[in-house]
Amino acid sequence: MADPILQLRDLTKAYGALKVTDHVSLDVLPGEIHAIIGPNGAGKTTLIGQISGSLRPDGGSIRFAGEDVTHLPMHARARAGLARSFQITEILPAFTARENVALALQAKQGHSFRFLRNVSRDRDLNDRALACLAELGLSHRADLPAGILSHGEKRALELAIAMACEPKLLLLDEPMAGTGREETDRLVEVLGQLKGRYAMLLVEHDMSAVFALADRISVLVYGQIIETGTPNQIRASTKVREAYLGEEAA
Ligand SMILES: Nc1ncnc2c1ncn2[C@@H]1O[C@H](COP(=O)(O)OP(=O)(O)OP(=O)(O)O)[C@@H](O)[C@H]1O
Repeated sequence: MADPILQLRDLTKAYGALKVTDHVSLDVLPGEIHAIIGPNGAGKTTLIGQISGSLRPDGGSIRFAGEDVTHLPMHARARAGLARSFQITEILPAFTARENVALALQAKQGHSFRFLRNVSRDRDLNDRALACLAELGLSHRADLPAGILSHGEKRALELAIAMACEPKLLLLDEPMAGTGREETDRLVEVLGQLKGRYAMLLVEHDMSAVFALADRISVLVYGQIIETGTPNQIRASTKVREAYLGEEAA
């Protein structure tokens, strides 16, 4: 089996007496979509924060692409190929979808925003930005200001921006939140098409999306992973049913 791209070992974090991350160990394999599910307050957001580097764990380790990143700041992790997606606030609404992606590509090349005006003239950059947008099914929106895109399209644009940085792992923090059924289905389709090309760690409440996309699912309850397995294994797990999914969902 290939070495994991992400390896969490005995990760712990507490807020006062509350253990929010309780000895969490988890592997994400190259190309795998690994979903984390769990009830509200289980500690999913806190876990993603520790992986991306916005929160500091109390103990344990995080290895990413063969390197111990436990104590690395967020930007160093991003540079190593860890991309956290779906912070829509990072989209520049007055710029077109294409310019938003081109800026991300430019930033990846190490240029700053001082070169902003050159973006629209740089054919290579534009071509690559268009290719990213095409992968996300956004070609027809490329020249529209990002601010007028629908919620689901903004989420897809965020993904295009994250992909422009050529990540080794995409951290997807509730990508379906706030999207309607049709847009959710579209995002599932788009993410499904990217399956195998990128490793993804997906935190998501929409169970139909999770079960459609994930290769493996880890179930987090009160800060602990109670089970990791394929969608079928998770569906069949008595432990998971008792703790979380409930009889009707199972
Ligand atoms: N900064 C903080 N200080 C104190 N308690 C916190 C803090 N952040 C989170 N918590 C608590 O930690 C627990 C886990 O929160 P977290 O947001 O990680 O859960 P979650 O699984 O992402 O929940 P949801 O599904 O509702 O987004 C909750 O009980 C929450 O109240």
